[in-house]
Amino acid sequence: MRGQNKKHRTIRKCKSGPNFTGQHLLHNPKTIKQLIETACLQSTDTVLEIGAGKGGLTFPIAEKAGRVIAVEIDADFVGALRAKSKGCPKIKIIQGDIREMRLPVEPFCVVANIPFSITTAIFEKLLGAEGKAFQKGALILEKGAARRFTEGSTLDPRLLMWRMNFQFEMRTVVPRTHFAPPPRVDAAIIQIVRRDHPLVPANDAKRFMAFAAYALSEPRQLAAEALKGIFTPAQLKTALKNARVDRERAVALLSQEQWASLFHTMRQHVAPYRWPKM
Ligand SMILES: C[S@@+](CC[C@H](N)C(=O)[O-])C[C@H]1O[C@@H](n2cnc3c(N)ncnc32)[C@H](O)[C@@H]1O
Repeated sequence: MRGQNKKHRTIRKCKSGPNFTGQHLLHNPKTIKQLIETACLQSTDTVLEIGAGKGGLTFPIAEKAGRVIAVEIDADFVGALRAKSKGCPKIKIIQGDIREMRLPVEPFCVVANIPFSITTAIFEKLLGAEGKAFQKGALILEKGAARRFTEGSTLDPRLLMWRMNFQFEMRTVVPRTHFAPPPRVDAAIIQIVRRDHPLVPANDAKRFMAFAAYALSEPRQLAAEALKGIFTPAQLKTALKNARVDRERAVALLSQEQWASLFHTMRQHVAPYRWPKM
């Protein structure tokens, strides 16, 4: 039984000299391979690796990508990495705190085993004006965070996971081995791909949030009830049809795609004075 559990812990990390937080280095070659495959890298891609550590991921990434910009805060790790990557022109190592650095301006991907404690700071950076050139990525996140970002388990549209989902498709990649018996994993890989068309354009995000917050004020309400203060009966019929929402479905259960569709119908058909106030 013990052996079985061990077999399912493919993403457990091993701890090393803790100069900074989150220094859990990956040592499982299968997980490294899976993380890199998840990113679907091309030989022309520029990859930003956040928290390169001792280079466990840096070199395998360089085998697939055109260029790797490896950022690491820890001077000891940076020294070791610089020595190891001598004669490897694809790899550029930068010492510093990713939160204080400018992101690349040319299209780039992120492949990283990030320190969990700065997940929010990293996503805020990728979502902001500086992250405009960010295209796709594969990251290892804390399991609960990965679930929140990919399953939409929150009722608060102001939260980061909603804003991330407007711009990016996000899904958890569950290793094949993680099925019955139930896995005991500590982390999960997520794949992030920029949507060709954002669910909600960035300049409409505040208006969308006002709309969703209004409709979600009583999460157990049926969709038709929750939305009747905004739409006329005819508009409501169109909105529900476009979004493929059953009028008797609880609003708490709608997907972000459905929310986005309802919002677009409001934008198109409802007079602005009826829109929920921002
Ligand atoms: C989870 S470890 C991953 C290391 C390596 N990529 C691996 O998978 O073996 C995270 C790394 O991020 C570095 N780190 C922590 N905070 C950072 C920050 N603010 N900016 C850049 N790197 C950071 C740590 O020193 C550590 O090496």
